[in-house]
Parts: sequence; structure tokens; C-alpha cells
Amino acid sequence: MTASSDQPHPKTFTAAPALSGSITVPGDKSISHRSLMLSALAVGESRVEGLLEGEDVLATAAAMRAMGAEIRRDEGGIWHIHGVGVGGLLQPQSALDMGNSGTSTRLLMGLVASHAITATFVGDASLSKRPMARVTEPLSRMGASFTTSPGDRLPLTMRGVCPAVPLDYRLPVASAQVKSAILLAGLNAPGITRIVEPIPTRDHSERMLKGFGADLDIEVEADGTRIITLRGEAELRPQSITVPGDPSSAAFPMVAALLVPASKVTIANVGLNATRAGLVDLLREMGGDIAIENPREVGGEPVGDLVITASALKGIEPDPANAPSMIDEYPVAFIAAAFAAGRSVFRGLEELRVKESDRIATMATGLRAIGVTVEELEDGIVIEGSGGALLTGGGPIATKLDHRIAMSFAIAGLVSKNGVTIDDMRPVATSFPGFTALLESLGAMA
Ligand SMILES: O=C(O)C1=C[C@@H](OP(=O)(O)O)[C@@H](O)[C@H](O)C1
Ligand SMILES: C=C(OP(=O)(O)O)C(=O)O
Repeated sequence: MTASSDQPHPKTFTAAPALSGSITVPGDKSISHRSLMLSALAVGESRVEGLLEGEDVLATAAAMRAMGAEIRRDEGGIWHIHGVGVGGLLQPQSALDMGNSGTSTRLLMGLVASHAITATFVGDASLSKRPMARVTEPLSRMGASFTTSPGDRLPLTMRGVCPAVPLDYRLPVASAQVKSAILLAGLNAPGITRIVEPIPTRDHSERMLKGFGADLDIEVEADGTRIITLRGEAELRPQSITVPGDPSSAAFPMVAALLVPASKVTIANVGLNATRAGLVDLLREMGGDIAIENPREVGGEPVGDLVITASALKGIEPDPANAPSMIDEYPVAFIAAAFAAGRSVFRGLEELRVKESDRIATMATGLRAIGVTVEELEDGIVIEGSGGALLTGGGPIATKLDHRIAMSFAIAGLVSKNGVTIDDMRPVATSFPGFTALLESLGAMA
């Protein structure tokens, strides 16, 4: 899925004059996946506006079609989904190709778990290295069974079961993918599925399940632990969904506008759900001037327009407790730290080692290659900032099939003496089609 052609697409990003303009970013990836999955389980036609048309989401669409949903995009870019009803998924006739997408894989495994169907999941070289035990373990307790590649990895074949056993589960890892997989499995299990979430993670599944009419409750204990209960054998009602702009994509122009001197950029219609907006808080704490205008609600999610003015940043030692609220934004936060004044110490980030690449190691190697002094830690990284002096630059940076590594180093190129060369820009199409053109529209030199 990831390869839009057989050959790598290297690209060099060079020092930019002040960035300016007003842009929007493509739709939220997490919300897009969920809108296709839940629409496919509702009875009747749902419509989705602003769906992210990136390769990861298209992998989810293809899988839902293979399991019986009717999905089409009209000429105006609205997606129409005819669902099969909870419990109505069909046996796919061939392996489900998940491409580069961990979210598609883990959430769809949840869906399959409580249907009496067998499905094989395959993915690209990056996805085939990622751990799946975190979902096979709880889904096995619900009655599903698995044949996996060594280390609980893809390719894997799973046999779902109906009726599945509803689960009462305390999440051992702060993962919205694991939480969502169990909730989606619980939709077609008789009785109550209960999840205890000690560290809150993105709550799009809970919000959207409620929006589709599922019987879902959330209790928050004094220490912040969330207890989510879902009544199974739900009937979902079709919805009209508007997907907000993806804060994880907005992160790149946001950091670019802070770093490139004299920039002023507006990013309109960005999702600002508190379980996702940690980067805005972190950058503000570093001294970044980010204003939120027109705060509003779109499709059950908080949204706003971000106005970003170039700022001198200072190093930071962020609280690891906030990690889930910006988990995919760390690579570009490391670029901000490399340009800030003083040292930054990031800890508590072991989850970064099991993303599309080992994001601690890939970032450490890439940062060194462009002249930044870093120390790699087991669970994080120490970065010595340049205090606003241009980074040396260089490359080619090995992106390891990881879109966020490619985009992070593209932003580093905009504040470098010699430019930064990315070895392969193709993975960017998984989450942010039009990334380079959008940066260029702000005045960036790519
Ligand atoms: O649920 C989701 O949509 C996601 C959850 C996060 O993964 P984990 O659940 O593994 O933390 C995140 O990194 C991923 O990009 C999207
Ligand atoms: C980790 C990511 O996605 P996924 O887990 O869906 O591959 C990401 O988009 O940064």
C-alpha cells in the first residue's frame, strides 16, 4: 500500500524565508478510520465529509468493503457508506492488506473477533515488525483464536467467534488502539464490556460510539482512571460525520511556523480534543506563540483555528504523563527542541519504539546526521538545542517507511544551512497527501 511507485522519492528541503498564509490540513486519521468502521456497522447509509484520503484510511475502506460494506466517494468528495449492521460482517475472500497502518490492523482485529469469520491480515515491512500481542491477548480472552508470525506479528490469521465473551479488562499499556479494538469487539458480544484505562488515551472511539447510539458510559475516578462500559449487541444508527483537520498533521506546519524567523501562519479547522492536543501545550511551554481562535465543536469534537507566530523557543523536560496526548507528535517536537535554546530531556516514551519505526532510534540517528548533539535513552532522548542558530543539515535521512520521520526532517530542512535530504517521501502519503505542496504554499523551499 505504501509504495505509490517502486522507486524511493528522495527530496531536499532548504532554508525558507518567513512562512505566511492560511491553510487547512487533511482530515483526522484516527477519526477517519473510526467513521468508516462504525458506518459500516450501522444499518443504513452514513455520510462522511472531510475523510482523510490517505493510504492508511483507504486500507480500512478496502477491508470494510471486503467484509460487506458498500462504500463510495461522490464527486463532491463526500463518502457514502452502507453498513451491514453489528454482527453482519462477511467473510473476506482474500487477505486484508493493512499496508503501513497499525490503527487499521488493530481496530479491525477487534471487529473480526466477535464475528464468526476468519481473516488474514498482511502489511508492509514496517507493519510486519509491530507487536500484535497487545490485541491478540485480550481478544483471545473474548474467544478469538490466532495463528501469528513469530513474535505475535503479521502476517496473522484470526478466527472470530460469535457469541464472543464480553471482557472486563484493565489496559496494561496506554493505547487507544487496544482500547478501541476491545470496544469494537464488545459491540457484538452479549452483555457488558468493561475497560479500565489508568492513563487516558484518545477518546474518539467513545465519542463516536455514543454518536452512533451505542449504550456507552464513562466514569472518571479521583486519580483520573477512566472506566468505560459498553452494552453489546448494539444497534448503530447511521450518521452524518464531519471530520476535523488532523492535529497530528497540523503539527508540522505549526512547528515550521514557530521555527522559521518572522513567520505567521494560520491553520484553520484543527481538531483540539484534549486527548490529542498535548503538542500545543508543550510548544507554548517552550515559549511558542500559538493562539486558538474560534473554538467550536464539529461532529462531537472540539475544533479551533491556530494562529502561530515565530518565537524563540527554550528547551524543556516535559511530563511523561502527557505522552499519550501527543504520542505521534514527538518526532517533530524533537526538531523544535533541536532549534530551541538549551537542553531538552524527553522520557517515558518507550511506546515510540514500536511505531512505524523505532522513533527514538530513527530520530537520534537522523538528528546526529544533521549536526545535532543527542543522547539516546532507553525511554527517550536528550537533545542539545542550537538556540535558534541554523542546523547544519545533510542527509540523506533514513525514514524507514515512517511518514512522521520524513515530515519531521523536512521541517528541520527549513531551518538548516545546507538543507536536509529525506531518502524517501513516499510514506507521507499514508497520512498527509499534499504535504510538500502545502508547505510550499506557505513559502517553504522544497
Ligand atoms: O487509536 C488511534 O487512532 C491511534 C492510537 C495511537 O497508537 P497506540 O494506541 O498504539 O498508542 C497512535 O499512535 C496512532 O497513530 C493512532
Ligand atoms: C503510529 C501511527 O499510526 P499507526 O499506528 O496507525 O500506523 C502514526 O500515524 O504516527
